[in-house]
Amino acid sequence: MRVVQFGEGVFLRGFADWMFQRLNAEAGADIRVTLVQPRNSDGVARLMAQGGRWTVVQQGLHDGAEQSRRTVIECVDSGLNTHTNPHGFAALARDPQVRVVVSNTTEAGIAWSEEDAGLGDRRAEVRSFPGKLTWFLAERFATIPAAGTLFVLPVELIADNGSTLAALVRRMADAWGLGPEFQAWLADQVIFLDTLVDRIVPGRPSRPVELAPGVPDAFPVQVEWFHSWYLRGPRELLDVLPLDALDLNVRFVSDLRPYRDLKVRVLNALHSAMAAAGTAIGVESVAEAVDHDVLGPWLRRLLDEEIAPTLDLPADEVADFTAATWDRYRNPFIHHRLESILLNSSAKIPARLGDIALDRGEEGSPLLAFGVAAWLHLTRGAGLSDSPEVLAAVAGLWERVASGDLTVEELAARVLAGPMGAVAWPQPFVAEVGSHLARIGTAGPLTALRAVAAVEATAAR
Ligand SMILES: NC(=O)c1ccc[n+]([C@@H]2O[C@H](COP(=O)([O-])OP(=O)(O)OC[C@H]3O[C@@H](n4cnc5c(N)ncnc54)[C@H](O)[C@@H]3O)[C@@H](O)[C@H]2O)c1
Ligand SMILES: O=P(O)(O)OC[C@@H](O)[C@@H](O)[C@H](O)[C@H](O)CO
Repeated sequence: MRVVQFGEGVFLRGFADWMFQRLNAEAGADIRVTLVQPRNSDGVARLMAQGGRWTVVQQGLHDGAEQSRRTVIECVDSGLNTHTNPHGFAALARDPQVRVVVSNTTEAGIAWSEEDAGLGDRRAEVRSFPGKLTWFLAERFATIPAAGTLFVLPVELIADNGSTLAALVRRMADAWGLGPEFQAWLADQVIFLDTLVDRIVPGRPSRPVELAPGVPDAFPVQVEWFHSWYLRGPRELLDVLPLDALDLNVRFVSDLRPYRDLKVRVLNALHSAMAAAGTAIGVESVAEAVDHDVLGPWLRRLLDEEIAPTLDLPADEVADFTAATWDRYRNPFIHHRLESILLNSSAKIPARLGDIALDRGEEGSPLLAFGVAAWLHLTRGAGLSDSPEVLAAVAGLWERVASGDLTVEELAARVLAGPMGAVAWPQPFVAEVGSHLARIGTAGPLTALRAVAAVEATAAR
């Protein structure tokens, strides 16, 4: 069985490929993978120059003990770039061995492309991931329509990832005039599952890794011990991809929403909040942040008082996840830099914190609001990696604050209504962000955080 994998990033290499490799080695599966470069770069080519092999270094705390395992990934036997090898891609679509597609193209990849929609049958020119997948499926339909059900498993961290991708493919097919026969085949023979993944994959390990004695590995991936993959869709997937053959943490559920809320509101929201507040007070990593004597209590109170009450799952399930999250944050093997989590916060903050603020509504969420205020404070200086348009708009507002034309509270309100207005932030929340931002400006971020976390100055650093 062959998997077509759109994406060669660290996450898929330390998650899906790690599972496929273990299924082959430990459960007798025969899973081969072809890597497809989602954008026109040389990532796949460089991996294939190393034989399509790399090491996954898995380290963390599990069952109260330190665990460590190395897995050399050997299930990838081919790779291609649709931009430089369109014929190879079309040939891949004609391979009846292909029964599964996986993808991770970041939150930006599952998006409509008007340019691709206008290409008609000039398929080889497509640029977007949904465009490439539609081209792949059109070729499969035209040549091997009876090759068996194809399962599509996107892992991008957006709600309803599979359903959204399916809708984009249907729309692209319409734009290309592929006709009702294709749409009927698509509905019958291609199953898009919604999925939710969880594993912290910070990138390459801090120490050099060898593929074999004397053979350096240029592409090793460090992963934590924990992993989970929740799937919404038919269990028939297991007939072609036996994810149940090992002790993998893979679960079929009828509704992903409560699990997505749990993961995004606890792990990702706290990550984004601590990345902003921690950076503002000079803390470098996740592990340092949770053990910091001001940041740590603030994060704990934020979780217990403002996030946990918004979750729609049994209390013990929430408690188990949050306890595990704290252990994962403290993973002594991983130096997860706040700076990398801070990347693109203007989009991540609404996506990760927005629903919490909305659910809190009139009740307000002053602890959460501090995370947003800390990020706004950071925009005052240079050095953030984020959308240039957003940074330019916020910089313009800071200039008006400097000239006395705007208060910091007004700046907060304008940013939350404009560049970060993907969420209709409740008014009490906007006011809380504004007053934190003002206090950060006058007292400094550490003193302001100490006040909001209710940590006595004498007890703090
Ligand atoms: N690393 C983690 O801990 C982790 C865990 C769970 C989920 N994720 C999700 O994975 C994503 C990041 O992936 P990664 O950690 O492998 O990083 P990465 O930078 O190593 O890989 C990113 C991949 O996305 C592709 N890509 C980027 N923009 C694209 C676009 N506009 N269209 C198509 N493809 C595009 C790149 O070519 C590359 O293959 C994030 O969006 C995150 O939400 C990451
Ligand atoms: O990958 P990013 O940069 O979008 O976000 C950083 C982390 O919050 C994220 O990668 C988590 O580690 C991951 O979502 C855990 O499953």
